[in-house]
Amino acid sequence: MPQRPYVIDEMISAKQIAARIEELASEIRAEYSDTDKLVVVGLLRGSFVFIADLVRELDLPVEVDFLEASSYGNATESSREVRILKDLRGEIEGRDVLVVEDIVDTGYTLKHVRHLLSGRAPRKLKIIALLDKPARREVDIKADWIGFSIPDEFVVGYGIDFAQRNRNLPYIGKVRFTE
Ligand SMILES: O=P(O)(O)OC[C@H]1O[C@H](OP(=O)(O)OP(=O)(O)O)[C@H](O)[C@@H]1O
Ligand code: HPA
Ligand SMILES: [Mg+2]
Repeated sequence: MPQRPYVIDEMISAKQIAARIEELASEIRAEYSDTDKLVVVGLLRGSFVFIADLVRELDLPVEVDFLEASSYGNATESSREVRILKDLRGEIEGRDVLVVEDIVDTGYTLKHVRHLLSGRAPRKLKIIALLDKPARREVDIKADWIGFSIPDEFVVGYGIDFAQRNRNLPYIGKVRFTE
């Protein structure tokens, strides 16, 4: 199916994102100050930009791992079926883990991932999400840290896609269909 035409309106600038990440990093540093090596788990693909910026602000010994989860396909609606396409490389039993997500929308992805990872008995499991869209939540899940709470708009940029495009925008923008 051909893509409906759309434009992207800036919602959160690159500068605002960078400033918020500095604040979040200092809170996370305090939370994990007694940890000898934190495992930071990025959820692919959407979190790849956020995790890269966040870990460079953390100034803590970290191990970086990735889990790939997918539920949207090319649509702006969740399929509500979360597929795990790539598992972690390392073990997390007894470890301090921070899951890094780009956006919490219906909540299905994070709920599924939290259930999966908590079943592996980490010592501590916390979640940070850059964006939260509370108006769309369908299942009960809360991140421990949120960058920005946003209105019910489909967003792209800073790692986040629409049908695999626009991940490389340096800011967060909202999709506005023109037809
Ligand atoms: O709260 P939810 O409704 O589950 O939506 C949030 C998830 O949807 C997107 O991932 P997507 O499935 O599009 O895969 P991607 O990260 O590879 O883009 C986004 O990156 C989150 O992981
Ligand atoms: O607003 C969004 N944009 C892109 N992908 C998404 N996945 C969940 N919500 C969104
Ligand atoms: Mg994702």
